[in-house]
Amino acid sequence: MHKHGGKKSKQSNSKSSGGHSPRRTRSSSLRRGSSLRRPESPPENGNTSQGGKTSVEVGESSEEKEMSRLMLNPVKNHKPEKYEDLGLDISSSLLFSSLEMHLPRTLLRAPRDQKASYMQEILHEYAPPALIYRDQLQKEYREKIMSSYQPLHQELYTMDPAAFFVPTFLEAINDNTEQSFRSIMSEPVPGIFTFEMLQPHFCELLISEAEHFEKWAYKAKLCVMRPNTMNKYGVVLDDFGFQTMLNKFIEDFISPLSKVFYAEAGGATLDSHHGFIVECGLHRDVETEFHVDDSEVTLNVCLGRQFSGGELYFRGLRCDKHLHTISHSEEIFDYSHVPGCAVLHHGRHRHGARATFAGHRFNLLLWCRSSFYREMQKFKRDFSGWCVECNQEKKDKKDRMLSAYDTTGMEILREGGTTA
Ligand SMILES: O=C(O)CCC(=O)C(=O)O
Ligand SMILES: [Fe+2]
Repeated sequence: MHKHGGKKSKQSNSKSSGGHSPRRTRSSSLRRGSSLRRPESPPENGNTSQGGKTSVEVGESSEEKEMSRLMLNPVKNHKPEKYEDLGLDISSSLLFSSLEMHLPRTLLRAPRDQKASYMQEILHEYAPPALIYRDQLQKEYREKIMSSYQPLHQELYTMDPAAFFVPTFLEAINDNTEQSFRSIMSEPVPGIFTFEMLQPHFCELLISEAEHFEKWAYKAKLCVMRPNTMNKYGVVLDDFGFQTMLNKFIEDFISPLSKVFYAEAGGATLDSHHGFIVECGLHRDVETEFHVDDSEVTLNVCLGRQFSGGELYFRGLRCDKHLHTISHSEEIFDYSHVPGCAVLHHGRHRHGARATFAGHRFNLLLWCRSSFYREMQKFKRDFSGWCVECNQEKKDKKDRMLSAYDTTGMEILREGGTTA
């Protein structure tokens, strides 16, 4: 029923469904799988901290023994920086300016970005109660599952490379060179890689484990938390015991690839994930709307079974600012899922999945994240390293400067001067 993957074809407008708070473009709605900092999907390990430590102990002695703490009394004669240009809303930039006067003395004269990043970390400690409540709910939900769920295939919960992965993939990972990776991968458009990855038996066991969990939850009268706001079906693997195995999966089998292919986009520092299975078809989720993932790097592997449709469509890599810009013809790429085969892409590569109109399709999704990268990019506005439109803007700016320089040079020459 399924066709071969990796085929590049033209396609008319991407289809999109409505739904919760979609962000619209001229021709389609584009939804982010989740928001920038706090995803609609839960963070892994209850790991909500995106930076390192934060010490927020106001009430310091005048001697300031602990130089890393905020000071109770502001330094009145300190003139705070302005932060409006960092893409913050007005109240946040004012808050930053006020908070700056309480910074430890050692930081007061640090570069502005360093101060901003320090303060941002502190403010995260004061997450809105709704988010704290959500984390608490998630914790209780997982505890409830772990206290009584009996896995069907215990062997899936411990990494077993030979049983999980096909030999070609394992060899490439063991060799651990760009050349060995490329020898098993196709890159039909820049930044999207397709390759054979999972053993058929592993795929079948994982599907049946997910179905077993659903049945158990139904019997236990437990309302299953879905992977994200785009899915009404599917399960979060991290919720029922897969966290440790998936950590290893990412550390040993995705990070080596992402270090090479997505280094400029956080691929070298992946440290958390959201792992889930989507289930598409009749009486399930039919299609996945046009969106970007809440991930730095996404692995999407088809597990089976029999189905028609469900093709992925990609429409170019964009930063937030350029999320709704049109696609260029060379960015248009359609891919037909093949069981056992993986698609690896940048989380910000705009995509969706067409209707699975017959049979059932199960896919394993790993949204891989880097807290370090997120922290670093917060104050950045130029993503020309990977955003096509930022890159174009940068080139245009350079061209304008060069032509202005040429014009000025010509004028100076005409007036009998010299250009340096
Ligand atoms: O159904 C698919 O294969 C796409 C799913 C997807 O893009 C996602 O869950 O982020
Ligand atoms: Fe996605």
